[in-house]
Amino acid sequence: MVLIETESLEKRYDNQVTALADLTVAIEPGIVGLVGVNGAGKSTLIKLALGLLAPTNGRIRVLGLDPIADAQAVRARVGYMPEHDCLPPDQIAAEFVTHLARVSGLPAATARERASETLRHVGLYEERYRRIGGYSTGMKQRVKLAQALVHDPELLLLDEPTNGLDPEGRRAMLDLVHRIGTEFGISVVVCSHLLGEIERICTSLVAIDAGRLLRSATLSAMTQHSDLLMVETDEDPAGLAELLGRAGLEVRENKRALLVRMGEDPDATYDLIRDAIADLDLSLHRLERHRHQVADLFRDLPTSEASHA
Ligand SMILES: Nc1ncnc2c1ncn2[C@@H]1O[C@H](COP(=O)(O)OP(=O)(O)OP(=O)(O)O)[C@@H](O)[C@H]1O
Repeated sequence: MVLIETESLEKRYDNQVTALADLTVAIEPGIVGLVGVNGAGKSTLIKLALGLLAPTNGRIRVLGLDPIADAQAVRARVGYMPEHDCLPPDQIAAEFVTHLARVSGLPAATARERASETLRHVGLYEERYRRIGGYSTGMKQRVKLAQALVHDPELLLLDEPTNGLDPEGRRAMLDLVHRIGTEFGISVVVCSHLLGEIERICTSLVAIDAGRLLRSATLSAMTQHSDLLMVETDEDPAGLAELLGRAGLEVRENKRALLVRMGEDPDATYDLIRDAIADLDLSLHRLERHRHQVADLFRDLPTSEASHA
């Protein structure tokens, strides 16, 4: 079953900003990173998936359902962790999560049980009777995650779950998301503007830019594209690009640097680059494995692959 399927989806806000334009994508089960710079349209897509917003054009289905016509069924099967802080500071965490479990339709005793269990899963069991207002940012993020999980959804939609956290907190939150996706068998769509951060926990990535699909692919397909060496010399790299190309390497100019695809034998690729630099008497500034960055993903990907899942 496809998690989220859109067809020529468009969302234009009243202020005429087009947040999503002609977006067609099929998001398959797994841990899916929804990546794009701030303002790319990620939150808008999530809100359309939840039926909190209506499309201005096109169509969206979540678990095969229409989020507006089948709102109740969607909310029963989907959990949502919003981006911004929206927790009542005066409430006790256990009571708050129990309340939301009740709202999802669970009977009182089951709701209490599920709330405790879920707060344990997110690492807040010992602290569950404290007021949310006294929690750290990391603990508040975990309460948001717990309320999204409490009704045992099939799909979790997490909007920037690492927001406001320090590096250690970010790592811990992503480990938790990974555990939920793998051990609990719940599919997760996790929004982030930091590809480098979420790629390690995702099975696939969907990249959007200015409301359009840039690429949708499994992570294994994406990593092929990161199998690049970044070569930077102090001089214009055109001569070096030509020489490496003649030696049979796949070379692309990227501003003042070259991106060279690693051949089957990485050592041989390094040797060819080193020899070419020596032959041309260039001084090497940088030679390293090219790292994923959202900006590179946006720039480098061929448009013909944009709709491949
Ligand atoms: N309620 C709204 N009214 C008008 N414009 C909006 C509204 N919500 C979002 N936008 C605009 O729509 C575009 C997409 O915003 P959206 O929040 O979906 O992006 P995003 O990728 O989630 O980014 P961020 O992580 O910064 O929230 C932006 O230009 C934003 O300013």
